[in-house]
Amino acid sequence: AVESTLFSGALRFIAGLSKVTGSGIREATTAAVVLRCKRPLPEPKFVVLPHSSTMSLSLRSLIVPPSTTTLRARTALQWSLKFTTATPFAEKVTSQGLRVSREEVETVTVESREITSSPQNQLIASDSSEEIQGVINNNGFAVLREPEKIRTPSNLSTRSEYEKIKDDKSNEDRFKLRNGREVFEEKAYLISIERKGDQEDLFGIEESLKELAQLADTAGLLVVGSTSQKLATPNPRTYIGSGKVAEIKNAIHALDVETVIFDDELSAGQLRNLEKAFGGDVRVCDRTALILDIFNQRAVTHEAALQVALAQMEYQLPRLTKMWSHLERQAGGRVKGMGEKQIEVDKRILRTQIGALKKELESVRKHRKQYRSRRCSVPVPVVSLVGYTNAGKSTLLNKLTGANVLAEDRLFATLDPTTRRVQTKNGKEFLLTDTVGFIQKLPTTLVAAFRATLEEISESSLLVHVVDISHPLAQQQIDAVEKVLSELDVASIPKLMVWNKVDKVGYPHQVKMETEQREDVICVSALNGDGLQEFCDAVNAKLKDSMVWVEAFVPFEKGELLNTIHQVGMVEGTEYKENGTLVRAHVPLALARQLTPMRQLCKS
Ligand SMILES: Nc1nc2c(ncn2[C@@H]2O[C@H](COP(=O)(O)OP(=O)(O)OP(=O)(O)O)[C@@H](O)[C@H]2O)c(=O)[nH]1
Ligand SMILES: [Mg+2]
Repeated sequence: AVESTLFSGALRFIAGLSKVTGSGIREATTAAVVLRCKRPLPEPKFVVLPHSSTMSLSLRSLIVPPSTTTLRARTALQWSLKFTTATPFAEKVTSQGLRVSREEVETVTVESREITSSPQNQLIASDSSEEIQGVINNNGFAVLREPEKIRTPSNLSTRSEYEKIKDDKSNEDRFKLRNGREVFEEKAYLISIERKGDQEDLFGIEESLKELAQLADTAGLLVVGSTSQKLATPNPRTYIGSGKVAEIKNAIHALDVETVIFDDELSAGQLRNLEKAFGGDVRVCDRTALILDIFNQRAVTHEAALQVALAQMEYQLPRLTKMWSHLERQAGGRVKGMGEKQIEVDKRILRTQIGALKKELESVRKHRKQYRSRRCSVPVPVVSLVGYTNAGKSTLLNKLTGANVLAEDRLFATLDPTTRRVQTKNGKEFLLTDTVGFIQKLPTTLVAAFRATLEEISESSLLVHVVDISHPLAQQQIDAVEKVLSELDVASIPKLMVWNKVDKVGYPHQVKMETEQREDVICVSALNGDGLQEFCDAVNAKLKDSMVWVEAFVPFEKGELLNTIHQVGMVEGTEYKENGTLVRAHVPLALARQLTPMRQLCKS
C-alpha cells in the first residue's frame, strides 16, 4: 500500500477548489474524483482525507468511501466531495493518501460538477507540480496527471465500463439540490431501539423513528425502510440482538441500502461489528453522526463551521479505530501492527487539530463578545427565541422584523443566531434573537460545541419559547426544550411561551381559549400573522416586569438619554422643568445604572 502521487494530484485539485470556495463562493462545491484502474479492484478502497473535507453525506468526514454504485463495476471509483466555506485545508493535504498500489491506478480525473471554467477558477491538468501549485495559488484548479496513461488506455473493456458509469443516468438522477447545494441521495434504512423500562425517553419508539426519518430527509437521504426492536439491555457487540442483525441484513440487501442509521449513539466497536455483519458496502452510522452531517451541510458562518468541525472531531476521536481496520484488511494482514501505530499517530494529529480549532473558536467568540458589549451600550432589551427545531422561530423573526432568515420545513434550518430590531406599534423597541433549535437526544458533543452560542441566551432579558402546537408531540417537545434549558443556567430569566402554527390545528378556537386561561402563553400564527400584536404586547409587559422603577431628572444637555428612556423603557410620566425633564419610568437595569447620578440629582 503506497500513497499514490496521482491521487495527491487530485487532492491538490480539491485543495484548489476549497481555496476558491473559501474565498468568496458561499455554497459548497461538489466535485467528482474518478479513479480508473487497469483491472477490477479486489476490495472497496478508502481514501483518507483531512478532517475538514467531507464527502457530501459521507456521514464520516475522515473516511471517504467511493460511492457504491460505481463500486459495483469495481474498475472505477468515484468520490463525490463537498466543500464548504470553512475548508482551509490546502496546506494540510499531504501524507494521507489513497491506499491503492500505484500499478493498479490508470488515471485519476477530477470533474467539477458546478464550477465553470473562468480565469478565476481555471482548471488544468499537468504533470508539473510547480505549475499546479501556481494555478492553485491563483485560486485555480489543477490536477496532476501522467499524460501517457491518459492518452493510451491499456484496457479497452475497462474504459467502456468506466464510460458506462460516467454516463449512467440513474446516477445522475440521484444528485439532489438541497439547501442550494447538490447532494447525492443515498438509500438509507433506519433502526430504532426501545429500552424496556427506560423512563428517560420522552418520545415513543415510533415517534423517535419518524423524527429520525425527518433528519435523514433533511440530510438528503432517501429512507427506504425501517425497523425497531425492544431491548432490555443493548448487546455490547452489536447493540441489537443477533437475530435482528440477520433480519436487517436481508432487508437491506433486498432494498439496495447504502447507509444504515441507528437512532442511538453507537460505540466504535458496535459500528465496526455491525458493518462487518451487514457486509458489502453498507455503511453504518448513528443519530449523532447524522445530526453532525446536517450541521456540517448547514453551517454558514465561520463560527458555526468551526463549532461543527470541532464537534465532528470530538465525535471521531474515540471512533478512529474503525478506519484503520479497513486499511488493515486491505493490507491483507501483511503489515502487522501497522494499523495500531497509525491510530496513535492519527489521534495525535486529531488532538492537535482540536486544540487549534478551540483556539480559533475562542478568538472568534471574543470578537463577537466585543461586538455584543458595544451593542449593550444602547440598552435595548434582548429577547431570545428558543424552541424545538422546526417550531417556527425563524418564521416568527422574519414576520416581525422583515428579516430574511431561511425558514423551511426541514430540521435545523438555523444554526447561527440572528438578531433584529423589533419596533412595536407603541414605539417600543426590543432586539429579537433567533437561535439554533433543540432536539431530543441532542448529542452531548454538539451541546458542548454550541454551548457558547446558546450561552448568549443567558444574557437576554426574556426567553420566548416557541412551540409548534400543531405537532402531535408538542408536549414532549416542550419537555425536551425545558430539559436543555435547565442545563443552560437561564432559570432566572423570565419566560414567555408562544403556541405557534395555531392555523394548522383542528380546533383553533379551543386552543385560543386555553391560552387565554393560561398565564404566560400566547397563541400565534407566524405564517399568517395572527396574534402577533398580542405577542408584542405580552413581550412588552414581560419586559416591564424585569425593569426597574426610576424617577430621574434628565438635564436638557442629556436629551438623547431621554430618547433612550422613551425607546426602551415604559414612561409613566414626564414633567418639564426649567433646565431639564423629570421622568418617571420603568427602565432596563442597564439604563437604570446609567441614570443613577440623575436619580440622586432628583432627590436633592
Ligand atoms: N402552518 C404554519 N406553518 C408555520 C408557521 N410558522 C412556521 N411554519 C412553517 O414551519 C416550518 C419551520 O419553520 P422555521 O421558522 O424554519 O422553524 P425554526 O423553528 O426556525 O426551525 P429550525 O431553524 O430548524 O430550528 C416552515 O416550513 C414554516 O413555513 C405557522 O404559524 N403556521
Ligand atoms: Mg430557524
